[in-house]
Amino acid sequence: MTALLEVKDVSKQYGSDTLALANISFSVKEGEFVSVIGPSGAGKSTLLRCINRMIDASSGTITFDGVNVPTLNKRELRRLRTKIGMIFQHYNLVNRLSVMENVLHGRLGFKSTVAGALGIYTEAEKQQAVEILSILGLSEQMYKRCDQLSGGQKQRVGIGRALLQNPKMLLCDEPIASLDPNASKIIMDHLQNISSSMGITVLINLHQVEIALKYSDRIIGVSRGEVVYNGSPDKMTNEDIVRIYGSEAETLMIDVGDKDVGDKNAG
Ligand SMILES: Nc1ncnc2c1ncn2[C@@H]1O[C@H](COP(=O)(O)OP(=O)(O)OP(=O)(O)O)[C@@H](O)[C@H]1O
Repeated sequence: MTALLEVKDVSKQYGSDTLALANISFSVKEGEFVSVIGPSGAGKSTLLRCINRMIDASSGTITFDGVNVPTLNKRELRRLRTKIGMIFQHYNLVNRLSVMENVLHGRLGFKSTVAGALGIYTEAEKQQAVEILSILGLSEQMYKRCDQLSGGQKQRVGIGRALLQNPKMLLCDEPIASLDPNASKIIMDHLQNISSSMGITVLINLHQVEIALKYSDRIIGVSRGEVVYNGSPDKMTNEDIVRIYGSEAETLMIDVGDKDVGDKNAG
């Protein structure tokens, strides 16, 4: 099967002295659940941002769904972004608006500026929003303002908004970094379900090794802007963890064969 996303020799230089990504290459197949792990400052966020052009890579090629991302013009970029749903650590919701309105914002990329500004959505779009909110367990919160929700509920709204785009891929930048273990488990279970039952590709930045091990089809380990592991969670050894995390690794040492670690943490 051809790759949905192909990142080839991508580098990102900030200013003159920070090489955040150094010749990164990997690919992601349609429907795969791939986690990017690595220590703080390794380049995980930079990598995700280059993929949907929130920032521009300094060099290299990024092919998504057959198009070369770095060369897209504004209009083509808008089209690309409708196919990639973004999930953020801090949710990026409009807090004073309702859950429903925030989820409907997932359709904004498909509308003229005027229709978007007037909040004009079709019945089909509203119906789909209702269905997605039900899948995400938010039916009762539909008309609540987002500032009345818990962090975990807010992140589910973020996922709902991304799903309403009918995306091919979800790019998740530390989606559980601000959540407690229970809420984290709920979010990760939803993302897994989205990947396995909806066939949507998930590329996710994670801090927690044990969660990456539990949920991923494949793990990409990044250290100092380079890919130092790219393989199945089952094959990851403690030496691999040391290669990825360096001196931080000791605190992360776990029995990598024990995939229940994440469950225990989630209580
Ligand atoms: N806008 C920026 N300008 C300059 N340097 C930056 C910028 N953004 C990130 N960096 C630097 O690039 C490197 C990679 O940062 P990045 O945020 O991608 O890492 P990360 O792995 O996502 O880290 P964290 O887990 O802490 O979010 C770091 O050295 C960081 O200081």
